[in-house]
Amino acid sequence: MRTSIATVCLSGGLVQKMYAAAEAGFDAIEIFEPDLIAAPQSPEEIRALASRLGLTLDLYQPFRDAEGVDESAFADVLHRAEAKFRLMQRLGIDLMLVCSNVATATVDDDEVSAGQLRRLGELAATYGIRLAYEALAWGRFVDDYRRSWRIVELADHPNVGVCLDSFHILSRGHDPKQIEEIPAEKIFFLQLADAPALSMDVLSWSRHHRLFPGEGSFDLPAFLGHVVRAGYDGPLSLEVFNDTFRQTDPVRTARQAQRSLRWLADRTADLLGEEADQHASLPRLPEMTAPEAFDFVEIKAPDTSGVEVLLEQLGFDFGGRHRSKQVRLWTWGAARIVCNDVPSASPAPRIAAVGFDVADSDPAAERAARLMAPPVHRRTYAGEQALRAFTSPDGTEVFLSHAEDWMGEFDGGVSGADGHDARIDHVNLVQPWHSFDEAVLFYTSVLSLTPQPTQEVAGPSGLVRSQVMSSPAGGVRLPLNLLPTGQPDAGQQGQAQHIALACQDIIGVVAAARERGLRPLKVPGNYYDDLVARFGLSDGLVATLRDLDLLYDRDPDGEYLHCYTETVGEVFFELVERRDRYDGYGAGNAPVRLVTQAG
Ligand SMILES: O=C(O)c1ccc(O)c(O)c1
Ligand SMILES: [Mg+2]
Repeated sequence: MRTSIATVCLSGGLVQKMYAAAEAGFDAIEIFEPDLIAAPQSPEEIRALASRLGLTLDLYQPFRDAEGVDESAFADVLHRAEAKFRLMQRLGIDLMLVCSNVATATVDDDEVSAGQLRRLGELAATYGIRLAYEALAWGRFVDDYRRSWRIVELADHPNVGVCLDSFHILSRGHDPKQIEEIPAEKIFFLQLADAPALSMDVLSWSRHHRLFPGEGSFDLPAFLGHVVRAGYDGPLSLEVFNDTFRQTDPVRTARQAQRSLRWLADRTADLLGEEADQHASLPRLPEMTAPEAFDFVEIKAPDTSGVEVLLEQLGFDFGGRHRSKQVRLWTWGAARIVCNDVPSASPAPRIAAVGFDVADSDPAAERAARLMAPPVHRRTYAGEQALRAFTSPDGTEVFLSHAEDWMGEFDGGVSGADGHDARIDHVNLVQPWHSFDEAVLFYTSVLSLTPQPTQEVAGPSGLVRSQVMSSPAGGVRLPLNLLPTGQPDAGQQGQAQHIALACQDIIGVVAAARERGLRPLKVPGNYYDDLVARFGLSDGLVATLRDLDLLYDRDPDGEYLHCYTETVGEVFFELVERRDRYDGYGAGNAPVRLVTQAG
């Protein structure tokens, strides 16, 4: 598999982009013309740098508004193209992307467009250059890859082929299956991009919201499967126009991009099964079954005692002190929370690490390494388990671990089964605006979690975007929340991170916790009046909910009862009881929580 990335995906100047692409292990780049024009280096210098970095320059793009024009306009096109062919010779690039005409086309006739592409191809051939014709989703007349292929077929010139771009095909809902009918030697280039499901004009969607494969909602493994079946074995090139990636660290974006291709190749090979071997070399990743349980959550601060008070009120038992570190374990059934007192940590207690229960961490760690997840190195002493851990995009450490392997390092606590049925239901991680999409890809690829549809809930100072990453049976649920931009302090905005603990009898649990001094987040009376109106609950149940500050939700799958603790530093807890097959998170109640927490 040859990997390539368009320079338009990355921030910075052309040289900086090239270094980033090389650093992330790309074989090639597409040069986006405005990047070259703005660069102070000469084409020869860019060519030499690429060669030094081990990058090939696979495509020059875009050449616009070439075909479907009248003859006098076409004379200008040839003139304009010739200047670019000379430039491409200086760069040593032999493939030019020609976009379908969006601005100047006046002739809606495949024969005319084909004739013009043929003549452009004849001119290109004299420079040793080939043309890859791409149907833009918003082309004036040509906006469908099937039509661009028909025109290329009619042009019938060895230097004229098609460029397929997943965005233009999937955004329009065009069936990618017919790609298999295009002869492989006529697919000159392949551009890949994912995108979120949005309903907006395709041009804005394409220019601002494209994502790397695995971050959006397009089925890219299926798409690539069709291209591979057609026999294409050229580079897989990412072309992602995205406002966030255009203003964040290009090295980090390039690594994320490389990760997306490695994940996509693996998923596509999996989909194609034995067929994959006959076609292209799609490298597989070490297999990873999504973890079905949280192993532990670690809370870190110079002083975590405020959190420990809450844990005790909730019903946790002290599970012992770590032999060699200022770490204390608390357990409640299968829920394990470790409080780590680190003098140099930032003052507010926060979730520093999440352990995912992986019985065999070796292949999982190997997979994470292949996906370029940054490893975490923690000091361990003789006899202690060296746990495998990686840093997720928001900085939370992700451990691939298994309680039985490390619990023996804690002494002096309650040991053995405590008879409780509690477990960690979900861990909610607030994401900074610039790494939300990266986090979706990280958890999709590294942990094989599945992204659920994005939701938006209203908070007191803006919409909070929420996307849950979950394991197939729902044992691991990781809601990622995106703060409204421009918020100064996550804790104050009711947007601290939280750990939700599931139990079987929340009414009994909360009543007992209150006896121990727990004060759940106070729910306003209006909420309970509305509950009566929405669900027609019995007076008795509403009175109990009101009395215990419990929130309620119901859908056709079941019921959800939950409540929140107050926030300590940047963390709070939720207690939940899922009844029947309720699979949500009480999204309808989120605005009440957010407003109440904002105080
Ligand atoms: O938005 C554009 O103009 C544009 C240019 C080149 C491409 O390959 C593309 O997919 C879109
Ligand atoms: Mg494109």
